[in-house]
Amino acid sequence: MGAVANGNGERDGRKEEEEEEEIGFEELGVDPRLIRALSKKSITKPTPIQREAIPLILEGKDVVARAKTGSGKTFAYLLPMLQKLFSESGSRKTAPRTFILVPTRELCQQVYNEASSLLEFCRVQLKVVQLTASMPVADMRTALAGPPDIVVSTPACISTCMSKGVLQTSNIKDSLSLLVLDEADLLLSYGYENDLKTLIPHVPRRCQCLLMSATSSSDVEKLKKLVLHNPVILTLSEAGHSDDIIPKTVQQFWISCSAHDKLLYILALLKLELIQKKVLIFLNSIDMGYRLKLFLEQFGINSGVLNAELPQNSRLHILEEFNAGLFDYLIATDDGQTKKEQTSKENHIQSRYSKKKLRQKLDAEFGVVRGIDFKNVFTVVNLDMPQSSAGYVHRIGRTGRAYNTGASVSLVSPEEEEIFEEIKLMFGDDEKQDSSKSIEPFPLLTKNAVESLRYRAEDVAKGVTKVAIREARAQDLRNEILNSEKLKSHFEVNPRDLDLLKHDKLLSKKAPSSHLREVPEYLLDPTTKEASKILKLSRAAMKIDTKKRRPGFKKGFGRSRDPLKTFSAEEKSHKGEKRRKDNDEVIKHKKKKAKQGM
Ligand SMILES: Nc1ncnc2c1ncn2[C@@H]1O[C@H](COP(=O)(O)OP(=O)(O)OP(=O)(O)O)[C@@H](O)[C@H]1O
Repeated sequence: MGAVANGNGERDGRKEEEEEEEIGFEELGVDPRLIRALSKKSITKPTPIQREAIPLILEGKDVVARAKTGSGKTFAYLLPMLQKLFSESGSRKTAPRTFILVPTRELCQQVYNEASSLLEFCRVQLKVVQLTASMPVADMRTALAGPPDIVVSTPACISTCMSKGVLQTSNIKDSLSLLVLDEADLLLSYGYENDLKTLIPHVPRRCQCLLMSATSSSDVEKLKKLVLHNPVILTLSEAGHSDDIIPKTVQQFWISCSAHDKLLYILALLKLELIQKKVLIFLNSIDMGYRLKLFLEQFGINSGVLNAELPQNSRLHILEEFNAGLFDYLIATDDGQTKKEQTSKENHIQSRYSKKKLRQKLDAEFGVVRGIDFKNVFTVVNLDMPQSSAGYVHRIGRTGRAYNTGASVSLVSPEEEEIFEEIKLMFGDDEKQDSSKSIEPFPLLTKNAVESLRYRAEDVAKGVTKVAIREARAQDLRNEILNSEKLKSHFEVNPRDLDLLKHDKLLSKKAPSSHLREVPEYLLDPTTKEASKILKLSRAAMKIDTKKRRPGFKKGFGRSRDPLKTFSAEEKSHKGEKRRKDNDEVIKHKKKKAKQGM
């Protein structure tokens, strides 16, 4: 293999994608122990960014790697990093040999888990620790005693360790051999510039530096200049090629509706089963998140809530439960918005609270969207549109990870049209473009179907008052603070026990009424009913396909056979034909499977 450098000295991975499909981890020079560990995780073939980055990192090059969300950047640096540490093991050091710096605690935990599980499978004695801002200095000292081989941390914790004398700068100079800045496009916007500037002067010149990011930005450029020496730049997605930023396996849809009708529309989507589970629903404010939860509960739909206000242990546990499939709907208020909310709160109530208190209340190191590896999320819903096109990319990137298929549905009110236009422009969304790259109108929901639910939805929505939301938010926080303590001690002993506390419990004071759980037949619009039926049928077939799918590989139901793409709610006259076609698909698929001896 060999990467091709373009005129700017940058390598364009796209050409190689096709040529190098067949290259395995062995050909990249990955240690057999790591290959075995990967196969235990059902990972058998490197992704394009892994194919490009691993040999360069093993060679000792500084690398800037830009690749789309969910493309496997974590293993792209973890594998060669661990391999290098394997070969150096036994050499005595006075400080950690590698730092992995990430912008949020959630990412700290995620990267720590990935590194620990690889090491466990490899049965190699390397010590990996994570540092978080909430740790008392004594705990930091304990964690760094030894010293560990790998430290996963936010930049703020490292600079705290340095200022408190827990990490000696001279020792860092002696020992540090590899520095990774993961999600580099976010490190500066999370306010870590000064922390990084505290560390950088003590990073020895011989230390290899890696910079990973999903998007390119001036911040990435700034970091590149600050930290790296003559790096190789790998570009597997670029701001100029936004079609590559969202995986091609993710279909994007939108629905136009008023802000007032958003609850009605999400109810229709979920209750009529027009979108596939698991579903991640994004909103822009914590209160709206609780409003949605209370509203859905009345219709028998349970969901979890994730926001910056909840304690860290609870947040991590909510993510673990959702990833493990303990509940299907997660309502998230994302980090950018939370920060905004925090700022406006700070402005408004500065006289009553100190800034410090507010910062404690909303965790500054919280990041639900960026880089978090949600498992098996099929649909991302923007119930509120994000405030920037980058926010859109990161939200949608939570589905379609590692080449799985996925979909997104954005509910766009007239007030959000401006940002929606900006997002569409990013995709070059005009008639001339290939429609596979654009955001299309959601085809499965008719006006009639929505209207049939209006009375019930508006009646229930009226009952979700501001007081009810405030109480639910406070109650959830109280519950989770208690949970957080229990979780902390419990997980020290049983790290894998997920069932202790459920995070999708009801918050409504009013018990959900049984008559709202089911949508009666007479309310159902025939066209939507038909769409819902066809979807179920086709998904049953898709599932047969998914089970057999090799990890990191997609085949089978392409766009032409996907019901979301092929069904049009307006095409009533073709109903019978469509049903026949979809039945044919199921039968054809079953025959194929039977042939394969399944
Ligand atoms: N070679 C591979 N084959 C199949 N799955 C993989 C492979 N490498 C990584 N994965 C899986 O892909 C998912 C996404 O990987 P990862 O979180 O590293 O993506 P990312 O590029 O860092 O995304 P983001 O920019 O959103 O942080 C993970 O669940 C990971 O286990």
